[in-house]
Amino acid sequence: MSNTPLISLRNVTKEFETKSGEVITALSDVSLDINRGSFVTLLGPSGCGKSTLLRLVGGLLEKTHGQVLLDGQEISSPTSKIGMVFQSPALLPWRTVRENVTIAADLGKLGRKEAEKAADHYLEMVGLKAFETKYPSELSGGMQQRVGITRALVHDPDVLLMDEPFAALDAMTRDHLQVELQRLWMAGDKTIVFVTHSIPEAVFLADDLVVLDARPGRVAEHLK
Ligand SMILES: Nc1ncnc2c1ncn2[C@@H]1O[C@H](COP(=O)(O)OP(=O)(O)OP(=O)(O)O)[C@@H](O)[C@H]1O
Repeated sequence: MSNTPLISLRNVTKEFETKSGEVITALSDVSLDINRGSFVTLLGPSGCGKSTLLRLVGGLLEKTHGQVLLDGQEISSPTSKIGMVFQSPALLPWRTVRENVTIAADLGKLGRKEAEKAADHYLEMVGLKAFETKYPSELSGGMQQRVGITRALVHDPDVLLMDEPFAALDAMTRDHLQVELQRLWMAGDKTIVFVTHSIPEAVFLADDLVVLDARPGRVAEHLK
């Protein structure tokens, strides 16, 4: 594993202006290096800027100051090198599991053959191959979240950004998916950045643990 950072935040500040004109500093002067192939968890209290940091890396938000780099290049918009998974997988109810997973091919963002091949590989890996013709309403919450993860993996992104993906699940399903996700990470070469406010979850998953402080959000500790 190379130690060159894949993702770098350099003195990043992100301010939001509320409708009443108040300026909120969500992140203040945050610098962070994330190594290629690492599993990083971002842990911290509500409002400390975890989702903001993830969205900046995903190119979904524009920073106010500083630099957000992927492989040395500024990130300013979403890229297929980065996949995102949110708390709710937001699957399309009228599409089967497989059709949800391969939606990028229908949107012209990925070749059909490539998408189908990746769908075969990842559906097998997450144990959903036997469910590929089912509809989301026929699946449990944990299975739906696995479909969301598979949909993000079909692009074969270098980076997987996960924003509290297991928060809405029951404890047993959550434990099970944590183990599955760790296996998936160990079997591949993905860099994973995982947001949580659960200390046990952060400690179990992390190869690299970043603790953020609130108001304004800043890095309090980075344990490697
Ligand atoms: N679009 C926005 N407009 C105004 N303020 C925002 C916006 N998005 C986030 N904030 C503020 O930025 C701060 C950080 O929010 P963020 O969602 O990143 O925190 P978080 O650590 O992910 O919180 P949680 O754990 O509750 O999801 C909060 O004070 C929040 O109110």
